[in-house]
Amino acid sequence: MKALYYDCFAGISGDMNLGALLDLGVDREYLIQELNKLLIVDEFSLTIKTDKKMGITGTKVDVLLKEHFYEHIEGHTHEHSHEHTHGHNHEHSHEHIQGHTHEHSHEHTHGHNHEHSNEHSHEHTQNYSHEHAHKHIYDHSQEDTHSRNSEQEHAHVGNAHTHKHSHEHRNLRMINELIDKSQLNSNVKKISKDIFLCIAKAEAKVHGMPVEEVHFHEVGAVDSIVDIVGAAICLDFLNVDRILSSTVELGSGFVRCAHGMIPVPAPATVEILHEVPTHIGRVTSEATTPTGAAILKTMVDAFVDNIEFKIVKTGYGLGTKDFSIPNVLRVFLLEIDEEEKDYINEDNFILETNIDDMNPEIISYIEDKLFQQGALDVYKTPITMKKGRMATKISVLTDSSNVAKVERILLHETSTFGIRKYRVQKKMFQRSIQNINTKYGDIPVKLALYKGETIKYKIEYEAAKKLSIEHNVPIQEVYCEAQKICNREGIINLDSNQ
Ligand SMILES: O=C([S-])c1cc(C(=O)S)c[n+]([C@@H]2O[C@H](COP(=O)(O)O)[C@@H](O)[C@H]2O)c1
Ligand code: NI
Repeated sequence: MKALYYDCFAGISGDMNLGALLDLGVDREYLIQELNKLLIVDEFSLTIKTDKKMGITGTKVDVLLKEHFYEHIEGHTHEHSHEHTHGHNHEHSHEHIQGHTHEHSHEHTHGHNHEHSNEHSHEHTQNYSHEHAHKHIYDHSQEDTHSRNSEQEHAHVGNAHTHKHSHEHRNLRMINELIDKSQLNSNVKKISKDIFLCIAKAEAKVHGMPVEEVHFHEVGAVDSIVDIVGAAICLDFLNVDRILSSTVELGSGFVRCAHGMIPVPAPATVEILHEVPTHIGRVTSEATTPTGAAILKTMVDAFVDNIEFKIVKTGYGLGTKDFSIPNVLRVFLLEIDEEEKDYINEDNFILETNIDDMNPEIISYIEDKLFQQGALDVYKTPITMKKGRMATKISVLTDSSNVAKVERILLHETSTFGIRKYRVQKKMFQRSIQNINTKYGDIPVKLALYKGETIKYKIEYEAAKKLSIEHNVPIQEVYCEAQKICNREGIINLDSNQ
């Protein structure tokens, strides 16, 4: 079985993802050819180059915004068509009407033409810093990982005018339309729309508005469409059976946006990554962006840090910023034992504490409470602790969503001063439930499925107990009855879908 493993030790952004997947072997021409099926082909181009980050060779992807069409709110419009030839850098900061600033690092030149539908004065210089007031439908912070290489060089005299880009920042409906109208295959369309929806839901939650009214940052911009649809094209091309990921580094600090400086991880990133194993603070910068987070949340089947695998190939996607660690996303192409796909693998936690000084009556109270709060299992082991003290080790199995609740119960409701916590992987048979009808009533039977066959089953105890009490018969009698029916119906050979 083929799988991908995202090693997100330095986080993930949309362009790092594209870089890593291209580095892993997605054909560059194929990606460009497929992206060109979007009807925004004249709005962007890609640069894909092999480069290094702290000595690690990988692929760096940059989305070039090809054309900016400006439309001035005062009523005059001008059109910039950027044809150019040689490179220099400048930084400019835009002041948006919503009040945020961003900085672009542009590599571009001269030789561009501006067509103005109204008289408008420009002074064109090299390395000129200017400020524009832009009306953007979404906000965006430019401290992300794209180098926005505008293919123009211009400076406006009296640049306090307001204008907007014609590649208007699209909302979810417009993005879905764009994707649907393209000739991209249905799998690419579905993945792309799922990732966009994931971001839109997070934005809606953060900003307290309906999904349809979401004001995207970056996401509506062409480079985000390229990042997300590009991710879908690459993943469809690689056609793996499973996608896995490590714990995701989020970074720390603050990032500039419409509202000023917002904390890292950005609110949308946090919202998207609820219940995903994450880590904060390896770098003091934004390591994971909302786009990177949404790609993982939508595509990853399991987040596992402890896993055995055979690496077939490695891809490195380079980020833009420099950290104290290599700012790269590493993705492994894996070959996983075929058998694995016949099992369910889950990443869970075990929380444990040793109790030697508590009224034992309280233990069963604790156990009930832990189950009520979502613990998957609670078990007690008699142990002998230091100084010959007889004690009880309480072990709680839980999924990541209930870890905090379990921790709180153990810490606050037992006599312990501390707990142990570790991640465990659960490997299980696929299962299904079948109800059988006995003379005492219905009893659910849990079937373990392997390669589509039922290989064992278990008559559910709680249901058997209830019927035995209701009918005032020994529980063994209820089990025997259920067993007879299982034998008669040949339950062991039942089709896996039942
Ligand atoms: O500008 C605003 S309001 C803003 C808010 C948020 C939220 O999380 S809410 C995030 N951002 C930043 O935008 C860039 C773009 O991310 P992409 O995933 O689209 O590349 C990133 O730095 C976010 O933290 C801005
Ligand atoms: Ni937002």
